[in-house]
Amino acid sequence: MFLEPNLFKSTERKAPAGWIEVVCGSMFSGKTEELIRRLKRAKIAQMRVEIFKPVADTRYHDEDIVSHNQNSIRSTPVHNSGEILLLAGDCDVIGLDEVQFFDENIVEVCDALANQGKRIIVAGLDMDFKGNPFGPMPRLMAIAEFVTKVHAVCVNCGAAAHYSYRKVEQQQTVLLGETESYEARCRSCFHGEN
Ligand SMILES: Nc1ncnc2c1ncn2[C@@H]1O[C@H](COP(=O)(O)OP(=O)(O)O)[C@@H](O)[C@H]1O
Ligand SMILES: Cc1cn([C@H]2C[C@H](O)[C@@H](COP(=O)(O)O)O2)c(=O)[nH]c1=O
Ligand SMILES: [Zn+2]
Repeated sequence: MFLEPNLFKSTERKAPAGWIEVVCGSMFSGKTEELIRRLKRAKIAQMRVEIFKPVADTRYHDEDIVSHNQNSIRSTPVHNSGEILLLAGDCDVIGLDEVQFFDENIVEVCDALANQGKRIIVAGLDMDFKGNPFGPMPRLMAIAEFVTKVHAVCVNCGAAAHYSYRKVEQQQTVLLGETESYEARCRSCFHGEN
């Protein structure tokens, strides 16, 4: 279980201590649950928290971030990464869900906000339905201080799953959906070996 780093605010420190945390994995792996857990802990710790999600993610709710377990937290939908810079203000912690749907500039935005001393927590799919890196995720994982890969349970064999298998014919990369369109699979079952 990820425990927030306890960065001592040493008197010698000139720059504020900011950092980036990435939570990644397949669909149904617990990314949103973990994001919500970390953000609720930050609020308990009296931190000023701002939460954003891409307007593209209207699967469950126009504003709230909602997990497959129906756990939720209020967020602000944004059209692009630039809006986050404009809306971040002087908060301490920023949370982003479905970060695979953001434009590539989200990497520079997260980097700039961390350099301002903010704690940046992002959750997103590391791979698309074909098993390819998804959008800005690889570059975000590269620059982050902390990367947590969470796993689902393979619906075929019960092993740890880190692929999102698409059950329907559509071939476009972006296709919002849930269990009607996707299921979690392990490496063997994703490649049809089981
Ligand atoms: N195949 C699966 N493996 C693990 N959890 C699953 C699976 N299918 C549904 N779930 C449920 O999904 C929850 C995770 O939801 P969520 O955090 O929204 O996942 P993600 O954001 O990674 O898609 C789990 O706690 C569990 O209740
Ligand atoms: C694999 C894959 C997924 N999507 C969509 C499907 C869902 O709406 C989200 C992921 O949701 P979750 O919080 O991880 O459950 O992304 C997609 O558009 N393309 C894909 O390849
Ligand atoms: Zn399997």
